[in-house]
Amino acid sequence: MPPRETLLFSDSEREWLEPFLPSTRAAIEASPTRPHVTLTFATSLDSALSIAPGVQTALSGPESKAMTHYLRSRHDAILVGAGTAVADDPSLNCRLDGTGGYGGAELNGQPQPVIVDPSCRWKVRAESKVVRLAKEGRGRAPWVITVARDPPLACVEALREAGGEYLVLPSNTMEGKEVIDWNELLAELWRRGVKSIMIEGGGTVINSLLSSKCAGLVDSVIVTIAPTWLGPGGVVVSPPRAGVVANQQLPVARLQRPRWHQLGDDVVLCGVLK
Ligand SMILES: NC(=O)C1=CN([C@@H]2O[C@H](COP(=O)(O)OP(=O)(O)OC[C@H]3O[C@@H](n4cnc5c(N)ncnc54)[C@H](O)[C@@H]3O)[C@@H](O)[C@H]2O)C=CC1
Ligand SMILES: Nc1nc(O)c(N)c(N[C@@H]2O[C@H](COP(=O)(O)O)[C@@H](O)[C@H]2O)n1
Repeated sequence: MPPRETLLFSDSEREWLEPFLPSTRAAIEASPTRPHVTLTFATSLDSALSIAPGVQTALSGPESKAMTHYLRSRHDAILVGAGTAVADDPSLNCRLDGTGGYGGAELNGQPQPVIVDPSCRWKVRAESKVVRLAKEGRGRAPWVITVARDPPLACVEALREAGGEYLVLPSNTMEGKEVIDWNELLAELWRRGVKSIMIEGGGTVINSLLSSKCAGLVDSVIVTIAPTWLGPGGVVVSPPRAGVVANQQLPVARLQRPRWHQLGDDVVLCGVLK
């Protein structure tokens, strides 16, 4: 068996992140019906999440990767879209030293993985990393949010064996595509006890949540910026503009109270969207 990867993120590095992280009391006061939402991802200098659609691209250096795992330990759940699940076969667990399965007890500090997959594109298998880790006691079993009433039986079974499940939500159609209303999704997670969630991507999910249609849903944004350009054709963060007023294009959004912090070769930008 390969050695177990265990990450360290020092106490002194944790302090500056605190204003952007969920605290149960503040989150409940801010919204009694949905979780605190932290949008977090790693990007290149030309706003790319990956070099091409469907290709996993390592952008974070070791220090900012450890920060991402610290963020995972500070949220009840972690969410990605089906495109990311298919492309990356992600672990969606927390490998920080001291969390459950990594030196800690039970599943302490392990977030609940959530995958948004309306049409069951992600073929869940016993070998899928997130499923395997759940069986090994190194992460929680995923919830897959879908609108399909009959997900493939093999996938249902693979999820069930690990303790995960499909959650079927109502479908809405937008521009010919089946979409799940983010408010409904977050309300369902809240009913299931999720008080905070970090949303990691990918491009479709991030651009949708940053668009004006989702104004007010994201509480804080934590972006790792790697000192590299990936060039054209990648998956980029570039949300649609809010519209045109008096012949002027309206910008999408601007982060409030921004803070910049260097971690290794990367810069981490935090801000709020209220
Ligand atoms: N650098 C980084 O931090 C990250 C990079 N990535 C990269 O991003 C790429 C994947 O991005 P995308 O292809 O854009 O996929 P994605 O992960 O954003 O998933 C898109 C899919 O999610 C579903 N979806 C999203 N929002 C929905 C909604 N409101 N209702 C219903 N369904 C919804 C749809 O099936 C949609 O096709 C991969 O190459 C991955 O490696 C992904 C996460 C983080
Ligand atoms: N923080 C960060 N930096 C990068 O360079 C990345 N490519 C990503 N991707 C996200 O992390 C997931 C993979 O990590 P695990 O296997 O779950 O540890 C991937 O699915 C993206 O969500 N993130």
